[in-house]
Amino acid sequence: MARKTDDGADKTSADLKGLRVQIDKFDLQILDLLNKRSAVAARIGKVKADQGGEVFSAAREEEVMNNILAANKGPLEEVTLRAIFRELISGSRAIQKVQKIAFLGPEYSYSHLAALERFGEAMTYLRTGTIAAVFEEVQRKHADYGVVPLENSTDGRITDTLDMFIRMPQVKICAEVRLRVRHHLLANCEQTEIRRVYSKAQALSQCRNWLSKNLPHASLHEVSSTAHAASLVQSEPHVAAVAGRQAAVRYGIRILYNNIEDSPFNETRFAVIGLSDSAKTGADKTALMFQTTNSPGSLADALQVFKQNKINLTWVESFPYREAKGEYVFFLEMEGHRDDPKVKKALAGLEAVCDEVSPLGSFPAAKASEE
Ligand SMILES: O=C(O)C(=O)C[C@]1(C(=O)O)C=C[C@@H](O)C=C1
Repeated sequence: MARKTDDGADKTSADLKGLRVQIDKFDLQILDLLNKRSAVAARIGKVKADQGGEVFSAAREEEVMNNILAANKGPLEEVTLRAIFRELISGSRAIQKVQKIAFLGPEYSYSHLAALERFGEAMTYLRTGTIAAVFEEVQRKHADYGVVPLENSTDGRITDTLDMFIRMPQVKICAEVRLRVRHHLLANCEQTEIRRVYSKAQALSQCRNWLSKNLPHASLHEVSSTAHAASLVQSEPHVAAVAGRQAAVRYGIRILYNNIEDSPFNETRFAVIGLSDSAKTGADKTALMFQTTNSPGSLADALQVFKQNKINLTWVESFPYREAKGEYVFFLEMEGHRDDPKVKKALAGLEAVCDEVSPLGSFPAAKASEE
């Protein structure tokens, strides 16, 4: 606060100057440390290159982040430290080897936001038109990793992703991203003038109660992405889009209403896919697909294995197996890493009672993050 003296203004600006001198000094020290850290990361990169190790280690990144958060005494908040270290680690990876990350476009789609949230700005991003193309880019090694939506807390599973895991079982999950998804109503006209609302099917579905209550006379139209919906607001009159904040900024559209999603916990979980999974961190999940014999009690026998081994299941989906009519593939996710003795035991038990078990990988369990 300014001191009330005759020369108060001078005093305050002298204080400010002094404080800024301190900041400048700290900034140079931080810069020096950042580059020293990056030089060590470069050396790690050489070791990995010699040993054929992967640049991206989800498990180690989790450990780095947890060390920082545990040591933090403030005043910086966790969300700020996460953002700083995300970009720092992103820079380390880029120094080791340029990494290409595939996602379902267009830019600023939720998949893109999830990819940025996990990998930071220093990566090369590869936009694709479909979820299948993300899998293909990863399988053909055109991309190092891909980011695909797995499930939404309101709408449930993302069919295209599950279908691709069945078609390309060699693709593994090596990390997950939980993105808190907030939808906004974007329009450059008034609410009463809106005749059409555009968005992606899932976004319209996640806001269906709000839309029917607040825009009962507007027709709803599905388009390929929320970003595309936002672009249509620019070119057509009497139109609104349901999209995220980034799309509003990108296309210069007004946000008429914030947070119009029906559920206050609307979250989409994304899988980071690659050709191998992740090392153990101690707070992991393991995903797999399996098929049972078409006989009474076979699914119960499979699930019994987890009960016997006291393993908590975090996700179960049954999915029609397109190759054979009437047959199902089950997707299952549990707490624990495939190297944990009780998970190992459960997997062996599952193989004994199932037709086919395909591991999808173990990966660190993610914390929820904001859009
Ligand atoms: O420890 C490593 O393996 C590193 O390459 C360093 C580092 C980091 O910057 O902390 C960078 C990339 C990896 O994904 C994990 C951690």
